[in-house]
Amino acid sequence: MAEPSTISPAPLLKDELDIVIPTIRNLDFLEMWRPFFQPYHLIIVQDGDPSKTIKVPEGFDYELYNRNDINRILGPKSSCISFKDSACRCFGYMVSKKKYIYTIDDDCFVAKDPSGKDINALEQHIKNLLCPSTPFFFNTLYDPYRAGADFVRGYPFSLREGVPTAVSHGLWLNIPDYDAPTQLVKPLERNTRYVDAIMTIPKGTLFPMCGMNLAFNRELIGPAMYFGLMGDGQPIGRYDDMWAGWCTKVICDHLGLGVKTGLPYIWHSKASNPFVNLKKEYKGIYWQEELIPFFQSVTLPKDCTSVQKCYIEISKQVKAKLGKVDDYFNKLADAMVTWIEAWDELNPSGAKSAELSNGASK
Ligand SMILES: O=c1ccn([C@@H]2O[C@H](COP(=O)(O)OP(=O)(O)O[C@H]3O[C@@H](CO)[C@H](O)[C@H]3O)[C@@H](O)[C@H]2O)c(=O)[nH]1
Ligand SMILES: [Mn+2]
Repeated sequence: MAEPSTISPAPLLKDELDIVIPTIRNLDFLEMWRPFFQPYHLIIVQDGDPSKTIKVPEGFDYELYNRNDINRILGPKSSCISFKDSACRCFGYMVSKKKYIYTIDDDCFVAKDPSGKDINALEQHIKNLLCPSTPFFFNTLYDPYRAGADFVRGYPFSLREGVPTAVSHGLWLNIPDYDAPTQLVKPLERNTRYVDAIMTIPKGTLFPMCGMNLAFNRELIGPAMYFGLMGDGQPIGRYDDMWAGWCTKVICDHLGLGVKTGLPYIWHSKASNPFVNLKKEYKGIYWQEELIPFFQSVTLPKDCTSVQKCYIEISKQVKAKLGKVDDYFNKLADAMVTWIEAWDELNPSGAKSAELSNGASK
């Protein structure tokens, strides 16, 4: 029997977390993540041409879904899963059976902290998710649950228990997640600033959720993580994670769940083409001036006690209030309903507990 000191601790949440990767490339990037990712199960969502073979490095435990698989599994409901856009990743959230999800892009690598140590982004996300959030009162010393920090003077003791954390939003060194106009104006800008902070995004405040380095509690908020209708055949792209983030934050605020942003950092290596991005984004850039006030004005009835019920209610308000902005939002509202139907079909036990929680509210 090995000496106790030589036994390395089991990886956190090893059997309770799936890593979801959307991809159109070979997954050599996993080599760099191997020390951190190898113990976990991967769900690879292969976008684009399903006849292309995606190479996965040896030694990883994974399941891979291409467009043919999505169509086979969802049938007509596959219409809600985007094609030729990283938004396809949300299919991985739906087919997972685990409590937690971590999603990462295949051009994101292990970053180093200021001391030069490799950052285990997955471990930090897990710690973020396992620690409460503080959406109701801002702690000026940032995350009070971190070692070496605490609630500051004047912080109400009645609020120090915090609330369950649903989302952990990580950041990026090197290529920042800028929109196309900013990329065009600042083509050489690189993010070199490592900020050692984790913050809860206050209740009532929306934020631009980036899907590149993101983790969430699938049981708490999974059905809200629909990445919308983007890419092929759609008038918009690169607003997949934004849409999911706005819906998620409104629902988290309503259900009393927390959303954190900050550590961990990954190293984002590839700047996608700003001109291609501009073509994908441009409608979103002016639509969002209407979308943000819409999400700020969304109110959810008291009897919306499950994520599914909240999400269906939001889809109704999308149709009623955004359908006149562009017919795209009528289609998106319908796709939001299809997403929930597909989610509940693939996750019957989750649907049951959602129903019971509805029952509890009656
Ligand atoms: O058609 C596609 C294109 C790409 N992918 C996979 O999605 C991710 C992201 O792709 P990429 O790194 O090339 O693009 P970015 O612009 O850096 O993506 C970020 O911007 C936002 C786009 O919505 C989002 O926050 C980030 O994803 C890679 O894994 C590609 O392989 C795809 O599946 N389909
Ligand atoms: Mn990228």
